Amino acid sequence: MKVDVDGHVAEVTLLGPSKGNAMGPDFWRELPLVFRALDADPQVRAVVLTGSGKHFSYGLDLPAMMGDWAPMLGGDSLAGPRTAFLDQVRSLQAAVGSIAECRKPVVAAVSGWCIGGGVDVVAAADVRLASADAKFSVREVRVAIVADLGSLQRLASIIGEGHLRELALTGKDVDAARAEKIGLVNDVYEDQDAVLKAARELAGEIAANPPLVVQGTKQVLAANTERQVADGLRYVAAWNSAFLPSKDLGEAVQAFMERRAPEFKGE
Ligand SMILES: C/C=C/C(=O)SCCNC(=O)CCNC(=O)[C@H](O)C(C)(C)COP(=O)(O)OP(=O)(O)OC[C@H]1O[C@@H](n2cnc3c(N)ncnc32)[C@H](O)[C@@H]1OP(=O)(O)O
Repeated sequence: MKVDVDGHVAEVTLLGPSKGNAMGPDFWRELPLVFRALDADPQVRAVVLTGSGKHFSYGLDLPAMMGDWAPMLGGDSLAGPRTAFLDQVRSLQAAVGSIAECRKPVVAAVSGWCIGGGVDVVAAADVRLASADAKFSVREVRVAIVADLGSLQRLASIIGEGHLRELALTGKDVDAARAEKIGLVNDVYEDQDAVLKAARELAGEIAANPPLVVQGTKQVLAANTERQVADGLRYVAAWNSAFLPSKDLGEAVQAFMERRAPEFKGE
């Protein structure tokens, strides 16, 4: 992750190392460190969040993270490994939460794919802008995961329950025009350069306002939903600690590796 500060605006760029900025161990370690540091930096008044390369993020780095989690989810893992997995989910939730909890408003500039964990991340931002080639997917259901990093909690107040249910229950891909129509993004720009320029301008506009009042506004707005979000996150962490291990999850990961459509059996 790269951080550049220009005046009072910081720009955070996701930098792989996996293809399509897929979210592996490095991403999860760095994300909370970066956003807690931005929160604490008095120079910074607003943040732009974007991806390097053509895509915002392919979502969870499936091979890397599933490899790490195998001992917690595989075989006859009982209370010990499942408690370790609960801690892991809570830690990833806290990483995404560091964006929502950063008192400096965060403007996400999305181009290309924004999948799964990518949607969790932009849902934790304050404003989302996209380029015309952006594609979003609350993909977790298609990889046999109940989305557990915030989309199910945060998107309801952004796009409304009806659109959230459609996206989360189908895992369908949504293009930029549709994302704008349902309010997932505020505006769509011609290309990646244009969306980044717009995000920088918007962050600059925010940064020109009295910083403590901006931060107060963000915190007061957060109070509208933060208890419900926190309760939902705790619930889904426990849910997935109980139910994530499944033959369908194994099939989803296997199918991804073998580049074929999965066949789910509800086992
Ligand atoms: C809690 C959070 C949960 C989640 O985030 S769940 C969602 C996880 N993400 C996914 O399920 C996305 C899976 N990937 C895809 O659907 C497709 O891929 C894309 C639509 C992103 C891109 O498709 P295309 O343009 O046809 O490219 P390509 O050949 O499929 O992928 C290019 C390279 O990127 C690697 N890659 C794609 N997605 C991931 C990923 N999620 N984690 C790690 N690597 C990924 C591939 O393997 C391949 O690599 P190589 O060029 O070496 O064959």
